[in-house]
Amino acid sequence: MKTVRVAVVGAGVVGFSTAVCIAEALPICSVTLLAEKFSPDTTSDVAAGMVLAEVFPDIPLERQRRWFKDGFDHLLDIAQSEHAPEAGVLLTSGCQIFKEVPAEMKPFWSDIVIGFRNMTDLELKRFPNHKFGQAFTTLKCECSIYLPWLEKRFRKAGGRVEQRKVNSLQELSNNFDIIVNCTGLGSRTLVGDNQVHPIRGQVFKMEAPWLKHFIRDGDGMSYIYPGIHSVTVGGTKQVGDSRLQLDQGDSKSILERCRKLEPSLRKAKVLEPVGLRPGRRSPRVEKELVELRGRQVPVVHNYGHSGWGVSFAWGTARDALGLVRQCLHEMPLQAKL
Ligand SMILES: Cc1cc2nc3c(=O)[nH]c(=O)nc-3n(C[C@H](O)[C@H](O)[C@H](O)COP(=O)(O)OP(=O)(O)OC[C@H]3O[C@@H](n4cnc5c(N)ncnc54)[C@H](O)[C@@H]3O)c2cc1C
Ligand SMILES: O=C([O-])CC(=O)C(=O)O
Repeated sequence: MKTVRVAVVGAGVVGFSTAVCIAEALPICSVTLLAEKFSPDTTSDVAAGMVLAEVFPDIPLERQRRWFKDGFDHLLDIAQSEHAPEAGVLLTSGCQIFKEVPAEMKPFWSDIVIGFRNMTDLELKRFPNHKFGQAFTTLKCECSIYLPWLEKRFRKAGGRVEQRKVNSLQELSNNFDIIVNCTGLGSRTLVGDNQVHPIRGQVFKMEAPWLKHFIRDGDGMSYIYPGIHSVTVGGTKQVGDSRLQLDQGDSKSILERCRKLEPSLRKAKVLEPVGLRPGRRSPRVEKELVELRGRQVPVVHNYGHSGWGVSFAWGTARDALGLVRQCLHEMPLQAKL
């Protein structure tokens, strides 16, 4: 019998991953996912969706490795299954190139992705402005396909979905025993976290079906990521900028930078979406007790993934599941009956 009512707030890649993990692992819980916006209108839908990462300064490296490995293994299983096309997950090979040899020549995820190696001088010849490069195979998870697939998986596990803006956690205190906050940038207002800020990202989705290999400049500013129906070409990382409209100057600069790396990028542009990454020094994945209408309500937070929410969503969702389990153990017995 389902007895504990869990609300997951947020329908991006972090919210749906977390909701699926809880609904599938904890049959004692009835899980409702509430969100103001759903696919295709979330930041996650704009993401290039590459499984890569940079280091978050405040999280022990071992924990980040676990998040990355959980996400990689989860998406690799999907990519290698019959579900790959309807889930929007694919294996992708290519390179990351650097103008200067980086201090960290082997990133922490180098032994989790497949076939990581340094590029040869012959391979680098193609990029005369770059001195060093890494070649490897990773995954691309296209959220505009993946999110509807996750939603189906969530409903199959008994989950319910409700479209609604939550203006205050108080609104949920009567109907839910545990609240899981996966609101990304929305956490700035919903839980008053001033550390959360927008990092604007503008990309192109281009028709260039002859491109099969990804190229990323290690400075993170220019990338070409072939996907299922289009190639994601980016980008910008504008801290504190919350404009959702296109910026023609950015479009020009992205094309100039990326055509230097891949001169064949001259085909029709398909779309130019803009998204606001939920910037934070490090993600917040922890629980707290919040007093709501005179009651102590457990709240599990899972937000602030900045530019790496697709890579880390499944890993942090599993940690959030662990925190919900702890909340269940700590709940008074009558709440579970
Ligand atoms: C251009 C670009 C490229 C990117 N490329 C990559 C990449 O290659 N790899 C990678 O790993 N990451 C990438 N990212 C980052 C990634 O998109 C984010 O880290 C990720 O989408 C964050 O997911 P989220 O679920 O936390 O947030 P979101 O997708 O923003 O979802 C937040 C959800 O919370 C809901 N919400 C917020 N407030 C409320 C409220 N008060 N009430 C109800 N609902 C609320 C919203 O409606 C939404 O449903 C990229 C981002 C951009 C912009
Ligand atoms: O930096 C990248 O390669 C892609 C990404 O995560 C982003 O734009 O946020």
